[in-house]
Amino acid sequence: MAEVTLLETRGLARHFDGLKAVDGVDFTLNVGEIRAIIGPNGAGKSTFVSLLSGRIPPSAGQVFFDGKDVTNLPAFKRVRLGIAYTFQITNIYPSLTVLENIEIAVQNRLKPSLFGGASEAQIQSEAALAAQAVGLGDRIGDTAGNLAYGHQRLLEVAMGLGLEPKLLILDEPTQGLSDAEIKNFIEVVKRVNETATVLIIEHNMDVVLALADRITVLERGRLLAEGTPDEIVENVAVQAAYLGEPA
Ligand SMILES: Nc1ncnc2c1ncn2[C@@H]1O[C@H](COP(=O)(O)OP(=O)(O)OP(=O)(O)O)[C@@H](O)[C@H]1O
Repeated sequence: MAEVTLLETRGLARHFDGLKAVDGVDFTLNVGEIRAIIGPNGAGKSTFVSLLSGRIPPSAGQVFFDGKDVTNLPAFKRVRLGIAYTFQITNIYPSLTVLENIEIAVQNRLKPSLFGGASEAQIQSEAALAAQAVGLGDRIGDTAGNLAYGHQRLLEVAMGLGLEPKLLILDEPTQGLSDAEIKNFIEVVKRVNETATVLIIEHNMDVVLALADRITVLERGRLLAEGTPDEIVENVAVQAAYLGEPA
């Protein structure tokens, strides 16, 4: 099947004073893939995806999504176009239930109005489906703040799914999860990928190798290498970039 571009960056850059956190990145992501972004600490991964989601503006360059130049669009408008981004830090409403948290995301997409928006029942059933997709189907009535950390991370993904994104960006989603939770998370991401393209920043190479169709390696704000997991594992420049990195 021919590959269709979902997201593209051209010369994308973000400088913080003198520091080139992202330094002229040309990047292409295809519809349907799971792409991992890896790189040593401080390589610019989080800054790069913040530029994609619109959380921060670029110093130079452009971002195209679904054929449109979205470089100057604020984050909430990119969400409406289909870019969902879960943060490194869990970003839930702790006093609300699991279902209510997801409903907020669904509502955001369906934009209910006094004049014939989505019904409460429709919002609720879509939220329940998203909860099921991440394995929280039997916890929809639980108060989010009382969930175990791993379940809160899953809730975040469910909130992302509630937006029905074309692209789901996950920034270090397995950080702080147990081995069993990580195993489950891998299955959740595969399920998510049945309907969405996935871009994942991940330090855990077992997760990267289990999920990624292709891997992009950043180093000092630049694109160091890109390829299949096999190609990246064998890439000498990538190995060198990781030398001296704590495991
Ligand atoms: N708001 C900011 N102000 C100043 N410097 C920043 C800011 N955000 C990021 N940086 C710097 O930009 C560089 C890239 O940071 P970034 O967080 O994007 O890297 P990363 O690859 O995600 O790192 P890690 O793997 O440790 O999360 C780092 O040197 C960081 O200190």
